[in-house]
Amino acid sequence: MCGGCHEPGAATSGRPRARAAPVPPATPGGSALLAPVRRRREGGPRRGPPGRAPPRRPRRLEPRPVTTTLVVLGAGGDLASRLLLPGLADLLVSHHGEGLDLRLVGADRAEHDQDWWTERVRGAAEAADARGPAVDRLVEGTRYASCDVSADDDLAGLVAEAAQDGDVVLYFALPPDVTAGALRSLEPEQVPGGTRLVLEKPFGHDAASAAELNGVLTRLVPEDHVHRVDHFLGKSTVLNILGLRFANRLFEPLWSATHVERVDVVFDEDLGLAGRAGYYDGAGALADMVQSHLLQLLALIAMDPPATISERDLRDRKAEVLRATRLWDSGDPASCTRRARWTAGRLGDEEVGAYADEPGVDPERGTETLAEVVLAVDTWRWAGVPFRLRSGKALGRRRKEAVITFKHVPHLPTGLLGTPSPTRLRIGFGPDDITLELDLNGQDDAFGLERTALGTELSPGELTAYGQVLLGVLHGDPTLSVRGDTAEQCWRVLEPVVAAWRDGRVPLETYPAGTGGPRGHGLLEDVDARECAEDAQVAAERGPRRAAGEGGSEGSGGEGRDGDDPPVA
Ligand SMILES: NC(=O)C1=CN([C@@H]2O[C@H](COP(=O)(O)OP(=O)(O)OC[C@H]3O[C@@H](n4cnc5c(N)ncnc54)[C@H](OP(=O)(O)O)[C@@H]3O)[C@@H](O)[C@H]2O)C=CC1
Ligand SMILES: O=C1O[C@H](COP(=O)(O)O)[C@@H](O)[C@H](O)[C@H]1O
Repeated sequence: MCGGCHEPGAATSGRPRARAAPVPPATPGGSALLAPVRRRREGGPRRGPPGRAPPRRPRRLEPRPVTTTLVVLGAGGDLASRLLLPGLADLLVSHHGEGLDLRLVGADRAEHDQDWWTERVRGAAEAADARGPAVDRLVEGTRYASCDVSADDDLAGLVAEAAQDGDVVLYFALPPDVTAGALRSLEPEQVPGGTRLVLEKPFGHDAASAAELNGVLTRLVPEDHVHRVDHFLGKSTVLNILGLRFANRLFEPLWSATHVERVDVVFDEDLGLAGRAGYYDGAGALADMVQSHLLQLLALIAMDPPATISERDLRDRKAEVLRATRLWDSGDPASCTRRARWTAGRLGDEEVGAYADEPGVDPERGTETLAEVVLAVDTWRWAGVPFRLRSGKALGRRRKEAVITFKHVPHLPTGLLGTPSPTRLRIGFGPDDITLELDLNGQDDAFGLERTALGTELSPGELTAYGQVLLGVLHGDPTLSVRGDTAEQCWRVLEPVVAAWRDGRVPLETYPAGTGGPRGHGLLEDVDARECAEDAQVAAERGPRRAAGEGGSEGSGGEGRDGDDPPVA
């Protein structure tokens, strides 16, 4: 579906086309069977099909029968206050928090006093709207420790103290180089058995440094006690990929190169830097989003069915597919990658300066704010299918989705009128929705093809992404963490890109903030851009009055691209 077409209601079949997102209301007079479905979970278990076993309780990890002390290192930082502590409060008030025997220690190098910390924890719980006895206990019992993890034995002393109460979870919410240094300084005998180490992204800065860091970690604790966090793996819609693919007979038989033409994973943000220049300017869109989150999404979309959703089976399947992933076609980054950064423009109602002029940015560094790569997955299942991953900031349209585009039918029966469009399955990551776009027989002309979207909007999961991450960590389950070998593979896939971009072999393009991205054709024509072009052509052929008169506001796309924007990518 086209979110930015300028001719409302234009359709390839010459009649109005239902929009995929937001999901259109059921068409009056339309087939009840095919009327778009809208499902919103209001909490509580889902109902199963009639005549089947009663719904199973949600997957529940049993609390570990020991006191756990969660030590947040970098407790004064942005991640801790904005995401981690609210996620923790959220977890504690959910049914997953029942039975958790938890102590919380906040540690940072600053000499904060206890009240400062207590208020910070309380404020985070309020921000998450989490209230109740479990949160009260957390706030009352938490304590602050001043600790410079780079100073001799500060960290070891803190660990020893925390270990007196039971098991220890060390959450490194620190700048990555500080984390790596602190881990190197620890000796195995300073890390009590049962300790879990939680690390944030980026994990290393290339395959070799990730491997070295893996060596440091496994010298201290077993691999299954290491949690490399990718919070996308805690997002409920991302996890829904598993249910969608493996709990339904419908898609899996079609989930291969035989039927799939391409896969697009797009995470376009309409936000700018949000005060994170210090981190972002050293990372850029490729490391910030593609190397981590988007490759994890690719793995979930492309992996073979695991026998169980357990840390071994699920992570084996993901690792396998990432090992088979490489740059598309000849593997030349000049032909299968693209980078760009935003220039001055408008984001919503606000004038936005160029990225290069943001405080804390070094323009000479040439950091990209938009990255796009096309990858191949060299397996029997996926041979010849391009996987396009793209993410950018300060774009005019928020678009966060994976799109599976199926091949055209081998033969369209003569007599069915109109230009068929490929079937598409869209998995939205905010808004969270799933939409299947189909060509059906039209209502006005029984033999004319008409585009229809069957969709369901999903309510947010019970836990925030960080609540889900912490659930795994505190219950000692690394299923949703990135395994060490996979962390190395994710760098390996993109190393030729990093080198080519560093050497200037791929030009740094520009795009005005608030537009659809750099001008000109991208690596693969954008699936939406193609529809825009088709729609524009049909609309032009039919003349503006007729096009505008049909279909009401369908296709006008509230969130669509600006009239002046180039097609995305
Ligand atoms: N913020 C976010 O939205 C996200 C962050 N992450 C990751 O989380 C990690 C933390 O990021 P973020 O919270 O943004 O970073 P911040 O810079 O906001 O916080 C880091 C904290 O660590 C403290 N610190 C630095 N050095 C030491 C030391 N030697 N001993 C003890 N404390 C120290 C800092 O203190 P001081 O202020 O004095 O330097 C600061 O309070 C990074 O790996 C980042 O990539 C991942 C996803 C999202
Ligand atoms: O990790 C990151 O993710 C966010 C996007 O994730 P969301 O959960 O906020 O949708 C991204 O904005 C940020 O740059 C990146 O570091």
